[in-house]
This record gives sequence, C-alpha cells and structure tokens, in this order.
Amino acid sequence: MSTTPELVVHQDKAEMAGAAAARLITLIVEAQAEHGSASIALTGGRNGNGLLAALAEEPGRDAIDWGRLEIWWSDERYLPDGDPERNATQAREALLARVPLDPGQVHEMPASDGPYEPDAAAQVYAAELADAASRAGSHGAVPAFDVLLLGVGPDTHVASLFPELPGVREQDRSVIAVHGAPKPPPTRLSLTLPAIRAAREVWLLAAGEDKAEAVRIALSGTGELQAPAAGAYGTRRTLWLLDTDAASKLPPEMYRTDVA
Ligand SMILES: O=C1O[C@H](COP(=O)(O)O)[C@@H](O)[C@H](O)[C@H]1O
Repeated sequence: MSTTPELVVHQDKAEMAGAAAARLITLIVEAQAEHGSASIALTGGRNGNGLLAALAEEPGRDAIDWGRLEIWWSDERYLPDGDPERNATQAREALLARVPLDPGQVHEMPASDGPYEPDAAAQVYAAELADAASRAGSHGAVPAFDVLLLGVGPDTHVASLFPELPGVREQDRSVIAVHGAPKPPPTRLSLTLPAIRAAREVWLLAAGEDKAEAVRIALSGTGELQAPAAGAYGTRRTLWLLDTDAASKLPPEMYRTDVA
C-alpha cells in the first residue's frame, strides 16, 4: 500500500538535520513504547550522516533505550571493513560508536574483505533480515522497520537503486548486489524497492541545490524505473525532509514549512 508523500521544508541543511534527528528520537521512543523494541534502517550519504551527527549532539538522545534498538542499512558500498567510504564506517563515526549499542544490535552489510562475493553477500544479508522478520512474527522477507532512511541522489537514486539499472526492477529478492553503479564504488549492496516498502515509515532526505531537479522529477509523477526515489514509500508514512534549496523547483503548495 503506497502512502502519499508528505513534504516538510527546512531553512537549510543544518536545520533539516537537527529537526530530523529530533523527529527520529521521538519515533524510536514511541516505537519502543508501542512494541518493545525499535528497528531502523540507515542510509549513507551526506544527509543521512548529517542526521546521525545531529542525533549524537542532541541531549534528547538519552530518551532512547539503546539496548532495544536494531540497526540495519538500506544500502552499502561494497568495500573492505573500516574503509572510510563505507556507509557503516561513516555511521559509526557519526553516531554508533558514541552510544551504548551491543554489536549484535548493529546489522552491517557484509564487507568486501569478508568471505562473500557480492551476490552471496546480498543473500547472506537477505537471510539475516528474513530471520529477524520471522523472529518478530512477520511473514515478510524483511522486518517492518519502524523507519527506513534514504538519501536522494542528484540522479534520483535511493539506497543503491539507480535509474534504469536492473536493481530498480527487482521484485523477488529483498537484497541485491549492484554491479556497475554510476556512482563510485561500482559494486554495492542494496535493499530493493519491495523491501524498502515493507517499512512503516520511509523518510527521504535531500538538501542542496544539486538535489532540486531530482526532487522535482521524483515528485512529479515520473515512474520508479526512471526515478527510483518515486518508488520509495512506507506503509504508514512517506516523509520527504528537504531544505529550501532542494525544494526550490517545487510549487510551494506542495509542502509545509513547519517542523511538526
Ligand atoms: O552513495 C550513496 O549515495 C546516496 C545519496 O548520497 P548523498 O551524499 O547524495 O546524500 C546515499 O543515500 C546512499 O546510501 C549512498 O550509498
């Protein structure tokens, strides 16, 4: 079931990151109250890491019960463990190493110096997700993440699903290896659109002028093959968190500027 995108525009990238961090704290606390533990899927990229860094600085982070939070990724750059370009390395530096998380709660996608080739690595992560889903009593291939975060690339890519590449067409698998990505590194691992759509909430983050055209295209009825961001939505809520530059090509009646 698709949910209609809600758009919130913030003054600038820093305000957007701070507001998104505060919003994420609230969501996690509410999810923990509602069903015991919370599960979130992180994104890489500038805006995803900006949000995590803002969360690390936010005093409200102490409201989160860090022992009851499962952390996953929506995509990963297939690089050696600890590589500074890996999404997991950047998330560790921005937040994860600064909060009390047990390693068993942090579900990184496999690294290129591990035992798996990219396609096997995707299968291994898919199996880990399926196991977590079944332990949570779900019949789906992935857990119903409380929130799944996505950065929107200037070409409308989300996770590592790029326009017109085979990954964006995938309907059967939850995780795929991506070969020949137009953005370095060329080899990546990614959740697919059906896996993304299992999330209760999907938040798409975009800040900066270089994202304005991608945001316009994705929200103007373009199909998901041409604009993967258009195919990313949650079962309860789809939220686009933007700054004024990224929203500059949208008609103002499409969005609100409050931070509710
Ligand atoms: O390479 C990636 O890029 C996207 C977007 O990054 P941004 O820096 O343009 O915000 C990111 O969401 C994805 O996780 C990452 O692997």
